[in-house]
Amino acid sequence: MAVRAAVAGASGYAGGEVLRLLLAHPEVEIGALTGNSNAGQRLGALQPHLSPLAGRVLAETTPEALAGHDVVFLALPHGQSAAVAEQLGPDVLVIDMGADFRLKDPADWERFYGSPHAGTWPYGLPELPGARVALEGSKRVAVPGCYPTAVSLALFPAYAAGLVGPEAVIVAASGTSGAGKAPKPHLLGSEVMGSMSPYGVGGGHRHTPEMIQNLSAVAGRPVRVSFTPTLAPMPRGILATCSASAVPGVTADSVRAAYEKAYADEPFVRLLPEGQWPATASVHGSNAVQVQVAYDASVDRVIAISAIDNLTKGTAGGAVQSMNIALGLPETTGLSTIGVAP
Ligand SMILES: NC(=O)C1=CN([C@@H]2O[C@H](COP(=O)(O)OP(=O)(O)OC[C@H]3O[C@@H](n4cnc5c(N)ncnc54)[C@H](OP(=O)(O)O)[C@@H]3O)[C@@H](O)[C@H]2O)C=CC1
Ligand SMILES: CC(=O)N[C@@H](CCC(=O)OP(=O)(O)O)C(=O)O
Repeated sequence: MAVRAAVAGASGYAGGEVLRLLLAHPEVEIGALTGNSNAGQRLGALQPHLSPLAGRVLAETTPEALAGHDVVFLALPHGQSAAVAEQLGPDVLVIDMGADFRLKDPADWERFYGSPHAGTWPYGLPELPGARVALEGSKRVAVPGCYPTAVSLALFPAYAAGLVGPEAVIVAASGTSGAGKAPKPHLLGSEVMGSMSPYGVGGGHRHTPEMIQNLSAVAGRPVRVSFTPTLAPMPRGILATCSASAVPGVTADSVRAAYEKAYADEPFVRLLPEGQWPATASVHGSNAVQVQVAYDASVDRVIAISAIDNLTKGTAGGAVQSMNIALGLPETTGLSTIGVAP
């Protein structure tokens, strides 16, 4: 019998991407689609690329509209998911693509999001040690932020193998869809086209505690993170360039071996052949992650670089991958690693 899935926030970028993936998922039947200011609109007017759903009309985001489904995807702004989730029954699989249930420490949540902490759910980054087991059979999933996905997958093998020191320096460029569909002055075409600009500099970005949480858990000790995000003039994609000082005895070969071991059996992560570098264009529209790693002997640092599509592996693809695990389906069902080029 088909898995019946509802999407709350179907008019947004994350909601649209999860619908694109669910349309290609052989086990899923798409149920209710809800919005907020766009409730009452036809999806065809809002997400014209989703032609099979063009005639569907968005309902208000209410417990009644979302009732009667096996899975509910929440693609809502931060702070909106908890109130909706608590009205959905314990037997429904709820997959939150927002931030509400990602962080474990309430103090981190309050500092970076400025509201009371709603709780912590199993974390939808299956590649991290222990994450798959926590997702199996779970009825609640917190999908990671897009930057923490890219950064954690670039760096965790180095921390898992004990190759690097406790301070990671990260500069990551993101496409503009990461900022959502709601109009914002700094996202005007004339501001973004032909220019790259940093933001959230100096420890202020709300994804910093999530990266620290992931890397510290893998390292088994506190990791400090300096994170500088950058807006890039492209619609999709994240390129994360991460480095950390190598511990004594590290060599280029030992670094390579740690990454080969970590990613030998991962269906979505590809450690590139030596000399080839991740590129956002290569993962456009796919759930693939490209990773490369190098040892810079001149400064004794490990450099790890990853590329993802922020909307696919960074949000909706990670959500569907986690849904597959939670429901006991093969993890790759309905998900592609094939990109679109040029
Ligand atoms: N964009 C990305 O790359 C990523 C996004 N995410 C997360 O996904 C979630 C959605 O982001 P994104 O799709 O980019 O954002 P958008 O702004 O594109 O979409 C937001 C969606 O939420 C709805 N909405 C807005 N306000 C409310 C409200 N008060 N109650 C109920 N629904 C509301 C909107 O409805 P309407 O249009 O009808 O008003 C719209 O469908 C966020 O939590 C974001 O952090 C996670 C990882 C990456
Ligand atoms: C370019 C851009 O603005 N990106 C967003 C991150 C989007 C994302 O994936 O994060 P959440 O799921 O936590 O919203 C930002 O920096 O806030």
